Amino acid sequence: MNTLIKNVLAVLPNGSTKKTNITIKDDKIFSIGIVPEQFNADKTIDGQGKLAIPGFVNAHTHVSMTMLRSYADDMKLMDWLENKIWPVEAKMKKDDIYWGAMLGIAEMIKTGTTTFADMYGDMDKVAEAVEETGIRAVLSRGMIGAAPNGMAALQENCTLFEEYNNGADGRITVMFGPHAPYTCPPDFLKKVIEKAQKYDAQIHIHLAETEDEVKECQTKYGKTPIALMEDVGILDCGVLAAHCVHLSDADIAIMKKYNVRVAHNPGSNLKLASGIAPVKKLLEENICVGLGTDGASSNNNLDMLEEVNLAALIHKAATLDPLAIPAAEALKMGTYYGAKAVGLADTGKIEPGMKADITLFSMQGTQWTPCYDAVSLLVYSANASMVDTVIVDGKILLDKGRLTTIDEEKVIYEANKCAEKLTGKTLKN
Ligand SMILES: CSC[C@H]1O[C@@H](n2cnc3c(O)ncnc32)[C@H](O)[C@@H]1O
Ligand SMILES: [Zn+2]
Repeated sequence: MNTLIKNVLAVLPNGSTKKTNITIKDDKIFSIGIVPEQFNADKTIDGQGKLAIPGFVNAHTHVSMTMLRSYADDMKLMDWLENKIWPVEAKMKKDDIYWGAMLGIAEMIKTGTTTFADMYGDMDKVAEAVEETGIRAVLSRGMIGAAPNGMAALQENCTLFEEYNNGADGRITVMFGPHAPYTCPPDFLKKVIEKAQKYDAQIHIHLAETEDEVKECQTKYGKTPIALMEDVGILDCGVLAAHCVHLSDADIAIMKKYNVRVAHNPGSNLKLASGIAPVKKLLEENICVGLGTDGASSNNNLDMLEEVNLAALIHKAATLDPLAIPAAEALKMGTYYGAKAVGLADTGKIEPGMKADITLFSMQGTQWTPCYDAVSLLVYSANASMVDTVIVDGKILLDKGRLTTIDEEKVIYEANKCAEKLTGKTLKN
């Protein structure tokens, strides 16, 4: 299938924009600029009045938690997890995971995300949803290490790897997902490392999210979470670390040494009152920082443009520096750096040879006027309801705002049904 996007304003890898044509051959970007003579388009998209960006990469989420959106708000992390989230998650069935994933994926595609990195249970159902919907994903089985469930979860992560790594036409990659240092003791983490090394897989883990986590780790092990992970050997596997809010300079030096990639979740960190990650410092140290939403129960949506906007804004206030994260850098964090963070080298940039994962925003209306700088308008003025087209692996998943692979009404109906059954609550819609 060959697609031509004609006369579109494209955001290029250096952050500049250019009015151009993009051709797509099968799953890859074929050319940018004058349409090659030999190129025959099966489909032409009129790019006039549209902005083409690399699709957003949601570098950390728990997509099936969309089922728990608005279930428990305005709480701190451990209170929220221990008293609200974990008790209800313990009752979740495969159907809840599947319809939660479908609901979340529908939202992500509608808001311009083309790849997400996920950590949860029953990931075979998430993988099924990824296969059906056409999105790209990096999946890990979330593991809480205490016996006996930890070992069963580790076995499930191995099975997930065997059945789905490089699955869905190459759109699924599998990582290992030990939840956090406070739920996975060193002995268990060592077992995870053994398996990750066996499969040559990377690791996705929550690290240094709250001050309490760091204090508790210091008390228990005499080390920060990052230093403990170095000791245990996790950092040798290649790590996608979610949060990294509370870091010492020594932690940052360790992260740099092991090329730890960070998924920064500004919305979730603000809502759970966890703090503000030292992202300016991390970027200055050339540490790769992508953006994530975290789950829709702590955010409360999966809208990556909001995370890009928050990343651009909160670090200015935290450092009193308006250049802490400029608009173009925030957009890169939500796209190219995110792709690198989740271990994908062939997406996140509009460049020939890269995967054709592209989001088109409609630039019509007051919020795009006057247009001195399209990237600035996208980051500071636009919103995700302006997403017009989403392409993943060369296939159109959103066409003029309509989902092509998902029956949205059915997903909403089934998700509501599951949510009522799961929580016993009568829902408001
Ligand atoms: C074991 S599967 C993943 C596990 O993570 C929980 N979770 C969701 N958001 C967060 C967060 O911000 N910090 C730590 N853990 C989180 C989720 O509820 C699942 O139990
Ligand atoms: Zn998380």
